[in-house]
This record gives sequence, C-alpha cells and structure tokens, in this order.
Amino acid sequence: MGNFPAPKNDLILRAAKGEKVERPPCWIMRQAGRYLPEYHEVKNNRDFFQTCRDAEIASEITIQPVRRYRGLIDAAIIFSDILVIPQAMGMRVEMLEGKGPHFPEPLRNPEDLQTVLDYKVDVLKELDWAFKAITMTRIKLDGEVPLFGFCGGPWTLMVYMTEGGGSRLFRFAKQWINMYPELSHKLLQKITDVAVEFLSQQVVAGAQILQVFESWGGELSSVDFDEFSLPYLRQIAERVPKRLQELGIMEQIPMIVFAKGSWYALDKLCCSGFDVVSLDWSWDPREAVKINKNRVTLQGNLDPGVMYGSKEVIAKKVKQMIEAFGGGKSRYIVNFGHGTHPFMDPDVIKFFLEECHRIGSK
Ligand SMILES: Cc1c2[nH]c(c1CCC(=O)O)Cc1[nH]c(c(CCC(=O)O)c1C)Cc1[nH]c(c(CCC(=O)O)c1C)Cc1[nH]c(c(CCC(=O)O)c1C)C2
Repeated sequence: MGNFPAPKNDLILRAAKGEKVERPPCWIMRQAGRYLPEYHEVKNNRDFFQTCRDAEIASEITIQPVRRYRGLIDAAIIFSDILVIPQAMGMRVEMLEGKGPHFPEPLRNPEDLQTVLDYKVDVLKELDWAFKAITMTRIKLDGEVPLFGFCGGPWTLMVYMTEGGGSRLFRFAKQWINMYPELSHKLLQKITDVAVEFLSQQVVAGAQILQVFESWGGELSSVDFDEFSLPYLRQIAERVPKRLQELGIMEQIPMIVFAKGSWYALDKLCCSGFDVVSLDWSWDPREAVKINKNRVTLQGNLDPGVMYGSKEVIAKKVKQMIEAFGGGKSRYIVNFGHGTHPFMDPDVIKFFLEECHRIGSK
C-alpha cells in the first residue's frame, strides 16, 4: 500500500476486528447516490458507468456523504457497482435510467457460457479505472475515515449475467443451477477467481476494508445456498488474505459478507472466514447475537423504511436496535438492513446517525 495519510478515525477497523470501541461505528449501504441532491448535481445526466469510470467524479461522489455527515459517518464506500465484474469478464452491461442494469446479451445456453469461460480476464487492465478512483479517493479522504472496496457475491453476479438484469422469478438463474449444475459451478468459479483478484487489487490501490454483497442469497433454498453460494463466499474469505500476502500486504484487512435473505445460513456465515456478517432487517438482533456466539462482528440491521417515520419512532427503533446488539461497544457496526432509497430525506438520515451516536455513546 502506498504512502497514504495516517488514519484519524479507525473505529470501524477496530470494531470489525473484534476490539472494544467507545461507540459503534456507523455507515450506510448506498450512502452515496440518488437520495443526495449533490449526487444529482455532479452526475448531471451522465451515464452511470461513465460516472464510475471517472476517478475525479467517482471520488467526489464517494466523499459527499462523508462531508455532509461529517463526524457522524465512520467509513466511505467507493462509488462503483457490483456489475463491473461481468463487464471485466467481457459482457456488455448498460444502466438504464430509472430502470436499472441491462445486459443486451445475457448467458442463456452453454455456448454463451463458453465464450465467457474462454475470455481471459486481465483484472488490472480491465478495472484499472476502479483502482485509480480508489487511490484518488483515499488521498482526498486524508485519513478522515477508512475506505471500503467491494464486489458482488458470485451467485448474485451469476443472477445478473443469466437473467440480464433485475428479476422477480429468477427463471434463468434457477434454470442454470438445476439444468446445468456443473456448468453453473464453472461460471461461479470463474467469477470467484476474478472477485479474489479484484478485491485484493482494491486493497493495493488503497481500500482498507472490504464488503461482499450477496444480495440475491435469499433467493436460494438453504440446500442450494450451501452448494451455489457459500463455498464461493468461503473461497473469497480464504483466498483474499493469501493473495494480499503475495502482493506484500501483511496487515489484516477486515472483510464483511452481506447475504441478504439467507437467514438459514447465519451460523455457517459466522464461521466462513469473514470478520463481519451483515444482517438484513428481518433479523431480531438478539437471536443473531445468540447464534453468533461472539465469533464475528455483526453489522446492521435497521429497516431502511424506518426513515419514512417520525423522529420519535426513529429514535425508539435506533435505541431498540443498539440495545438488542448488546449496546454497541463490542462486535457491532451500525448499518441499515439494506441500502438507502432514492426517496429518502438526507436530513432524516442525519437524525438517524445522530441518534446512533447519542445512544451508542452511552
Ligand atoms: C455498493 C454499491 C452498489 N451500487 C452502488 C454502490 C456504491 C454506492 C454506495 O453504496 O454508497 C451505486 C449504484 N448503483 C446503481 C445506482 C443508481 C444509479 C442511478 O440511477 O443514478 C447507484 C447509486 C445502479 C444499480 N446497480 C444495481 C441495481 C439494483 C437493480 C436490481 O434491483 O436488480 C441498481 C439500480 C445492482 C447492485 N449494485 C450494488 C448491489 C449490492 C447492494 C444492494 O443489494 O443494493 C446491487 C444488487 C452495489
């Protein structure tokens, strides 16, 4: 890792490693983006992926929430998307305004898949813009808060690559794992190999903590999660630290896994090699704490929809959440159970963060 400014706030790194902290660190999934007026101003009708690929703009958007919520937010997450891995694997991905991601040529049969399997991925070259954006952001942050790198979970990326976009029925992804399980494993393995290299190189570029978003985990049955998601998540947790050592990085980089909806897998995720397990809002934190048995740090899990409520209700639910996670001084990171919505009021989010600080510091 280059010569970056010394960290002024390492709360989240300490909490992720299981150290006792003064108060729980706070950040929010999708904290940069569409609910912020300053995001729209900077993005200004530019194509989404063009925005990600411009280091100057991506770093500006990454820092926007840190600036707006100065002293209230304890991490930045690089402005990018999970779908940059399929792009690096040679697939075309567009972001349709107001609609979301679209793959003009999704993987629908074994011949389509073979093209992707045969494609030689040069992570450093294909994602060179992402590393530049991370380095620039890390310098601009000047040590104020740690910077997250991230990627999508292999199963979640396979869903987008086979469905061609967001989905409700997951018809094609389910067809792949049930009609061609062996070929599905080949694809998942290839995605995993790219993900390991991508995450490791993000750390070389300046990322200080990593999160893997297995956002469609809950679409799999428990049996299929064990076969098509968990082994690849485990590989990522196991292989990234080894790859980092090869790359000359000896310090421990905390890793978080967020498998949305995969409630049945919590016990297994707590011993999958990740330092932190992020919970969606369906969890009663007390149950999760019991299952965890202090093996990992837990992150989460307020229903983002609470942001549409009154201040009284938000304050009450923040208090309930932090108490249920054991008070927040150990093995806990505040977050939502999923990302912000474009309709949210930034001032209400500020109030949420202030309450987290007030209750968490007690
Ligand atoms: C971590 C991250 C993501 N996207 C973005 C970020 C960086 C910004 C941040 O978190 O602050 C920006 C990010 N990515 C996108 C946007 C909106 C773009 C715009 O219209 O301006 C932003 C700000 C576009 C996008 N990208 C994606 C969607 C979802 C579509 C669907 O439901 O299938 C959408 C709408 C895929 C995606 N992308 C991501 C996930 C995992 C997290 C989650 O479950 O929400 C997923 C599933 C991850």
